[in-house]
Amino acid sequence: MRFLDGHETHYDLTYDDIFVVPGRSTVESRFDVDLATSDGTGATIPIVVANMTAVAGRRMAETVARRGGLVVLPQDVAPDAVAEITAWVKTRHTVWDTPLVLRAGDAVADAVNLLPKRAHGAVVVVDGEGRPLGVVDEAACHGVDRFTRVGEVANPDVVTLPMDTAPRDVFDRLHGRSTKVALGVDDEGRLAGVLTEVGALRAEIYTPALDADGRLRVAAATGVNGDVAARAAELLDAGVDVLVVDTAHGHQEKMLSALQAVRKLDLGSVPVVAGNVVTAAGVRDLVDAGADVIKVGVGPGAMCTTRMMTGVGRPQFSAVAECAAQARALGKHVWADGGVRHPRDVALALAAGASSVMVGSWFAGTYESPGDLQRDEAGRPYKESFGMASKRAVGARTRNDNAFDRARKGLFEEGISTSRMRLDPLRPGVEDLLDSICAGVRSSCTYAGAHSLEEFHELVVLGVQSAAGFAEGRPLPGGW
Ligand SMILES: NC(=O)C1=CN([C@@H]2O[C@H](COP(=O)(O)OP(=O)(O)OC[C@H]3O[C@@H](n4cnc5c(N)ncnc54)[C@H](OP(=O)(O)O)[C@@H]3O)[C@@H](O)[C@H]2O)C=CC1
Ligand SMILES: Nc1nc2c(ncn2[C@@H]2O[C@H](COP(=O)(O)O)[C@@H](O)[C@H]2O)c(=O)[nH]1
Ligand SMILES: [K+]
Repeated sequence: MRFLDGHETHYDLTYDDIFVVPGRSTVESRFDVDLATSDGTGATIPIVVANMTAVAGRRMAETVARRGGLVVLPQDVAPDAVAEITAWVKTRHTVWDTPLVLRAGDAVADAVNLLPKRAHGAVVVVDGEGRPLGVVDEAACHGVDRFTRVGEVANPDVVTLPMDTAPRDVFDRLHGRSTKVALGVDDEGRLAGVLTEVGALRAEIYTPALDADGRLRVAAATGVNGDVAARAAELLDAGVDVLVVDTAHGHQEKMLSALQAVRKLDLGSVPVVAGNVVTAAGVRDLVDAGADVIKVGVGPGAMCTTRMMTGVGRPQFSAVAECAAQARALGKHVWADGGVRHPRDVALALAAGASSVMVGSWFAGTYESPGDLQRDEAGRPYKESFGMASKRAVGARTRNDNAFDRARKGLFEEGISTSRMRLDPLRPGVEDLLDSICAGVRSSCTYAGAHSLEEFHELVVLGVQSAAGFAEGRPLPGGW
């Protein structure tokens, strides 16, 4: 990474301040760009879903890992629940999506409740043996009494295919038909997965993030309070593939001792991620204490009020650039955590030298986040998001403490307790957002002449722009 002559600044910068200068390229196609990370986490795209209760749950974990990213289950999920979710994720098919299933006697109301849980837009009605009888989509529920049985509205004209059908063949079977999903069935004809046309396309473009046994990968977080080594050991027993030790101020003694304790565990090939810090000194200390990957970012998060409360933090581009340079010098890596609102932000974090980029709130506004789908006054769908240092999250985390301690802890609120994350009507699923991020990053790489993320960081030339320069880059769908 280098700046255009004269563009190096004496003050810190964030993503909006930076632009990428196109350079002479030998990369002929955007599909020639390899997006795999090199940080030992096994991700094949540089995206990590942040350990936020409003964002990262089992459906998110399954869906994102299938596309090569990683999801960090939050520290507030109880160890037995982490074990259950991890085991579940690891039984998911690596190509076919998990179906939403009802029996013929179930009500249309049940289908309406289930449909927004997954992006594929279909509930499959099965018989007592699990064999598909028909498919219910949103249109089938329109204008129908909510108590109607789904068996009466299901479309029996289904496409069933063996689970080993090549995704391209699934695509061809669906293309041009009114049926939107193919149903994958096992040897006994029982439903085992669903795949849409776009799902089949994605299966040919992305590579799932898989463990040594070919199962989807998942990460989990612990805080720095209590017996961190014991919690970490439970997470390892649960079979998580990456361990994240996370606290607001990662450059503190409690973090260093937590890391040292975690390092003593039998980690096998599980990398340890720790943060958050924003300085080279923080990176050095966390690496010394045993971290393989350092999480970088104080205050850029959409749910985060730390900068307003404390004045503490650092504009994210500069924080990532300094920390990545230090981590690289030590043979380690950084994840850029927070403040991502557009695909360009991911590209710029990678340009700065991050091996992966964490996204939280943006993904809260998708079908796959854990929250219930709600509608605003105008009927537009949204989900609630909240910060992990908000009153809401801290209240839940400390629910077993005594009332006095809870009240004391509640004073240090540094996050928003409720915010509405709208579902983009054109990109309501997390995979739609992954598509646009990966398309953006692939394209950035080719503009810089890079075949891989390492080459991108090496070759990229950056400039600093004015606020008007940034505004110029925004599309103007409504004219001016
Ligand atoms: N990236 C970011 O900018 C931020 C992220 N977060 C996220 O919120 C979640 C909760 O984190 P956290 O608030 O650390 O809670 P934790 O439950 O992890 O506790 C943090 C511990 O560190 C102590 N501590 C000392 N100084 C600080 C400080 N300045 N801020 C916070 N704790 C401090 C606390 O003690 P005591 O309470 O007695 O002071 C407490 O024991 C995490 O997921 C974290 O990533 C939160 C804030 C900023
Ligand atoms: N200061 C706070 N930071 C928070 C809080 N909850 C989460 N976070 C941080 O934000 C990122 C995600 O950023 P986003 O812009 O993608 O939403 C997350 O990983 C944390 O580091 C909070 O309550 N306060
Ligand atoms: K913020």
